[in-house]
Amino acid sequence: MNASVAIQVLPSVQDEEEVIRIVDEVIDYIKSTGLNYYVGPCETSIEGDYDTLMEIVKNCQLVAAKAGCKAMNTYVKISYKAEGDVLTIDKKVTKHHQ
Ligand SMILES: Cc1ncc(C[n+]2csc(CCO)c2C)c(N)n1
Repeated sequence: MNASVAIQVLPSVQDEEEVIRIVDEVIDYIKSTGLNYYVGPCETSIEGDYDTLMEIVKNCQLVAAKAGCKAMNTYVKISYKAEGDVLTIDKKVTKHHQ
């Protein structure tokens, strides 16, 4: 696992329910990739191979657009390790769960 990303899609729409609907579509897409992911209140984290993750990041905008979102801003954070593995999502968050 040489990379993980955190992706926050912010649809440029007024209605909160519409934001939720579009983000749900993006999360459903992320789920469909079969990679391990973690949904948080502000962003979704995914872990996997770097090239695969970059493709997924690219597709998230296309999925939102297909769901009817004409404009959005997306913020992406990347953890990458050239040799060896990045810390897993599990190792980073599980011990903090209440
Ligand atoms: C990719 C991505 N994942 C999570 C959020 C945060 N978020 C915004 S609305 C909502 C509820 C969806 O049912 C969640 C979890 C985001 N903005 N973009």
